[in-house]
Amino acid sequence: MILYIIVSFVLVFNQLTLLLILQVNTAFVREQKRRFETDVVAWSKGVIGEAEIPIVISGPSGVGKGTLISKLVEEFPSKFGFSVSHTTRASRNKEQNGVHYHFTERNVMEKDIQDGKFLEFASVHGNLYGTSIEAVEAVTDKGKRCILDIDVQGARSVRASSLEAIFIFIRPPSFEDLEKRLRARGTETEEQIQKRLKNARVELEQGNSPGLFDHILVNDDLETCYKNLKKLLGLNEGAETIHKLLPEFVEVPLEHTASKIDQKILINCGNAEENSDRNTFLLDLSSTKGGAPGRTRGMNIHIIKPSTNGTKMLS
Ligand SMILES: Nc1nc2c(ncn2[C@@H]2O[C@H](COP(=O)(O)OP(=O)(O)O)[C@@H](O)[C@H]2O)c(=O)[nH]1
Ligand SMILES: Nc1ncnc2c1ncn2[C@@H]1O[C@H](COP(=O)(O)OP(=O)(O)O)[C@@H](O)[C@H]1O
Repeated sequence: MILYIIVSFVLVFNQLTLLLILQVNTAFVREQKRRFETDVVAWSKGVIGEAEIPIVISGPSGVGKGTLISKLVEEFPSKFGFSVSHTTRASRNKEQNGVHYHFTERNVMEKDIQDGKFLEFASVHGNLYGTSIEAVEAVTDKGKRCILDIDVQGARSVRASSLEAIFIFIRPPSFEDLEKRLRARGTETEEQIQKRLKNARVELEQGNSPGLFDHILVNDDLETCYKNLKKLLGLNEGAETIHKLLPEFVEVPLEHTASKIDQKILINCGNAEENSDRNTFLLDLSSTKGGAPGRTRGMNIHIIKPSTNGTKMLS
């Protein structure tokens, strides 16, 4: 049986192993199935894109995540973009639909989660929040570095997924300061403040979970914290830069043929006569990892290089 894998910006390799980010059974994949009238198994639309890897920012409610992210996006509008989450919570006074959040009904969001549209989601303070694949793509498609403001559960899910990211946890100088900021913001009822403070204790503890966050910043003085954040992201001259850069990209043309043998899919791109050393790829389906069907997933892909005697060698 012939299977087609449509690969637009095909991804990432670490030495000779490529990591393919796939959408499986998403609306887009289903549309391609109809269009090609064939068995399209997956679509890679560059969740990572050509931008630098996303930045995940977590921390308790009121710590200043939103404030720091806004400063970053305002100062560097062409460099950073905000991943607009979906939420079932009511919008606050100054919040705009599609800018701060996509405000949505629970049943609609649950259906979208089932349909595989979300990279991660979590129930936070009694509401559903989630990052759609599209929200990240909307930023990376513009060549910008994506910033996700998500809770610790969401950070954990992204860590467990195949999406590479930098994880930063923001801490308040003290619990009292956190409470003061939350109250001064004036956006929650007393009941909601109490819920957020209770959850903040848990989040502050989880922020120390080994291996979860790459960096912890204390937001005491806002300007100092912002300066440290920029330093961390390599935005100051001579500053420490993050070494976790995107691996090199490989492009696979849209025109190609594919065949499947057991758990392996062979993609032939271009003319074999050309003896190009990157015209055949082998996708190892048995290596698929990450989330439920429909979620962004990772898979190993190998390049098959022609050797000098004309045979092909797996690398
Ligand atoms: N997992 C997850 N958490 C999110 C997402 N969007 C926002 N959050 C988190 O949900 C929590 C509540 O956010 P929000 O209602 O805006 O209140 P705030 O933190 O008090 O400003 C925060 O910890 C956010 O980081 C998302 O897409 N996924
Ligand atoms: N370093 C800081 N010192 C004092 N107030 C701050 C600081 N950082 C943020 N704030 C204020 O605290 C409140 C909560 O900040 P916000 O960015 O909404 O937090 P989060 O997005 O983490 O819930 C806002 O009113 C903001 O202006």
